[in-house]
Amino acid sequence: MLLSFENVSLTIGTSGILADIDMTVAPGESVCLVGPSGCGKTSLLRLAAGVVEASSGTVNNRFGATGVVFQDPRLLPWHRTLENIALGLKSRGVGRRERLARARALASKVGLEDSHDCFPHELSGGMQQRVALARALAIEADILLLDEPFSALDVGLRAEGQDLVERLVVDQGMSALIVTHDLTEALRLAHRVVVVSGHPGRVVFEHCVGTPFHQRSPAWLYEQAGHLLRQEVVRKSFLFQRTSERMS
Ligand SMILES: Nc1ncnc2c1ncn2[C@@H]1O[C@H](COP(=O)(O)OP(=O)(O)OP(=O)(O)O)[C@@H](O)[C@H]1O
Repeated sequence: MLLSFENVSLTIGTSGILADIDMTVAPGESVCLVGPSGCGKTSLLRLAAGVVEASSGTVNNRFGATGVVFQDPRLLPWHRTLENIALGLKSRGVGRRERLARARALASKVGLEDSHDCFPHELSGGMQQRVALARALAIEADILLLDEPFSALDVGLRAEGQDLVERLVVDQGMSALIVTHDLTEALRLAHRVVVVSGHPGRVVFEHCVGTPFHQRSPAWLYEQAGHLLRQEVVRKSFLFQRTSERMS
């Protein structure tokens, strides 16, 4: 099992969206994609999910089942928590009893054991995102594609969501490809951080995070983010461009 991009380019109409992408996600590996708005991170996930096709090169997703979570949870408002979690199972022919049993187990796993019967509007943003995560896990995903899943949440809920993903990666060896704007989030959740930048977007920097997950304290995260931002290619492509630099 492996997700691989080999010399992949994506052009939509006359716009070059991505160019020369070579990248892999191995079993049990968590890779975070960071980069400025519009550099093609979501497009990379869409290629991995198979919802768009590369214009050239090859995308190979050899994982058995792929779970996808977007920035907004995309729950069905007329379904309760368990039904939303079980959504993908119905189309896979899993019977109702089994669907609900699996949904209950997953609700516990993501800390929603007391919210089985809530409609989405009765849940906080963080809880809704956990339903979306449980729904992605319900299909027995062995890779998760997460597109800024916590960026709309406040700091506390974001930290809870990150804890959950960290546990999936560390304790269960889940593979993940995660898009985030937040370098500290990437350093917290990744074995490898990949920086994408430019138009069309290209991989401009990769960083393997050797420190074990349990040693990644907040102080360490900020220090490492600072360290990465001292690399010119990261700083230029990512965060701290002065207006004068942007205009030139
Ligand atoms: N269907 C489409 N048709 C035309 N252009 C598109 C389409 N989808 C994406 N794009 C363009 O491709 C570029 C990359 O978009 P994408 O959403 O992949 O970037 P991103 O890095 O995820 O951005 P953000 O961080 O803001 O979500 C953008 O310039 C966008 O306008």
